[in-house]
Amino acid sequence: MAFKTNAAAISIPDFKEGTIGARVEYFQEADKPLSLAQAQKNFTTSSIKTGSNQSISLGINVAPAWLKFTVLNNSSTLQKYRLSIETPWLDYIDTWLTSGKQVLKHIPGGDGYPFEQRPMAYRFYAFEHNFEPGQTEVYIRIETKGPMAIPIHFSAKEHAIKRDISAGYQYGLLYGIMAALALYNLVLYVFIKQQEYGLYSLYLIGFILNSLSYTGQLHTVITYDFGAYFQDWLDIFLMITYSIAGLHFTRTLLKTKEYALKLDGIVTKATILIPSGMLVGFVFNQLFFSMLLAFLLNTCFVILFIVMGFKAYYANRPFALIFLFSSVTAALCITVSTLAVAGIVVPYNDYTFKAIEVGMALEAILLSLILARQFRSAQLDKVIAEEYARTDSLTQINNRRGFHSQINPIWQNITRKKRDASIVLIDIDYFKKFNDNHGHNTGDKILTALATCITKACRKGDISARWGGEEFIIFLPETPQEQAKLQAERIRQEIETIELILDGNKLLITASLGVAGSHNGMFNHKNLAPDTLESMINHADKALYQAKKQGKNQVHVVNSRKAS
Ligand SMILES: Nc1nc2c(ncn2[C@@H]2O[C@H](COP(=O)(O)OP(=O)(O)OP(=O)(O)O)[C@@H](O)[C@H]2O)c(=O)[nH]1
Repeated sequence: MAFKTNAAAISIPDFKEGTIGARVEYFQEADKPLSLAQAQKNFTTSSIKTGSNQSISLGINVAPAWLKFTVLNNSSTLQKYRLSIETPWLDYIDTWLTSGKQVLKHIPGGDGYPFEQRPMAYRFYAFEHNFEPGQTEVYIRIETKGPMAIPIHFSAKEHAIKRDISAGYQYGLLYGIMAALALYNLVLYVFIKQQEYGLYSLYLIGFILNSLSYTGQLHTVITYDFGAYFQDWLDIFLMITYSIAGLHFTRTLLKTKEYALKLDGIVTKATILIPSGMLVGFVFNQLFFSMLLAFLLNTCFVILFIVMGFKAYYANRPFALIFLFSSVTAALCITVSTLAVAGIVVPYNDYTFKAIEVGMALEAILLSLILARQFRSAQLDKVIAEEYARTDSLTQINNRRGFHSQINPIWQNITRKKRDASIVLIDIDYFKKFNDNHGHNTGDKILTALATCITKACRKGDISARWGGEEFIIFLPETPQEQAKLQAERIRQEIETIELILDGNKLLITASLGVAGSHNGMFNHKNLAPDTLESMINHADKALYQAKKQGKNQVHVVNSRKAS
């Protein structure tokens, strides 16, 4: 039989490997299935197309396609080549290798066949063949309910093996990064219970599963004998799992509800209604209907991601810009792959097929950067809040809480090593009068000035705080009572020198001070113990009372060595 040939034959062994769409002629069955002989006849008519791209992509739920190409073995020996059709969801694929009128081999396969009946234990439809010297015509019939994307790869066996190894490394790297990020965020979620980490982890896991399914890997290892169409259904449900998790992750991360209530509602509804529709399709075994909904959700996913990014940007949400950048990049990549698979506008090739994975990996890294920064700023907020809780808002020195939290570790050390320590309590004299005569504001200024004076007068290592009202406290580590008394006297003198001018007159500010402290590591005849601090403060308070009673503006010490 003489064949009308438009596409150039593949000359082996010169041709080593490549996607051979441009060498393939094809047509689609009009109504009823054709036999090989009928198809061969059809190829001699004029209504034949030649693939112009690397791959042939005919759309979703279309009529079966017949393909034909010629292999010309120019050598005098057998040449072993592998043919693989690298879309794992094609349902029924039949290949006939013919030489003249003779059919050399018929190789049926596709995911409509149980795994063990397929020509090669491989994630795609593939077979290897020893091509005889001379010309071999290859006829392929493909029937599928899913997207009819047909990237035919033809390669010398050793090249095919190299390509498998390289794909293994590429996927290993991609899934390694994604799985590490997913696990890390899952751990964060378990420990800090913040929803976005959990959703982000789900999003990544969903993406990995989707990619494993979409590239045929999941079906090769786990679901190989689940029967015809199982793969198609699994693909579309996994396809929407990551979209749903991704949309809810974004809602939570960008807090969309706070400034875009309507959009938030649309996202929630889309993630409920579309999957519900798909489930209905599943119950009634309407694969095409559910598949359309899956494509719709993925298109919504891309659009909603970008819209949410813009809304967040205009609402001045932190990280909105970086989110927008990552989502636009990922959206473009997802669109490229989706359109290529659906056979619309974008040519299908290795790059457009893998664009989704590159885009998602980039997005995953950028989103985890956002989460890491968010985590850090939450930590900073916590540190700031703790600092606030320990600081007196008027004087900006420690409050009681800050005082205790600073002293506790030091006090343990002092009691363990039997060192000395003292307490000085300071109370402003006639403070009520300042308030009454000059106003509360002046009172506040005096308190602030006193805090500054005390801070300056303290030595390195001393811990001061506002004890309450107009009372201040200083803890002096490594300081016996006699020395603390001298230090208190110095502070009293410093307080007298505070310069506060009111209506041209200097206010005379004085304070009374009470001191209590240990001597040779003993206080009140006892070794210093964890509860001694409390009793030392009480003694200092008593001393302060004495100082007030005996005329104010003086330092008083309760002699703890005599007191019982
Ligand atoms: N301006 C201002 N006044 C405060 C603050 N906290 C407490 N006070 C005032 O401090 C005054 C303390 O009065 P008193 O306890 O009678 O003490 P005093 O007038 O200094 O008398 P002596 O201690 O005996 O000299 C009260 O009038 C409180 O209202 C504050 O944060 N700012």
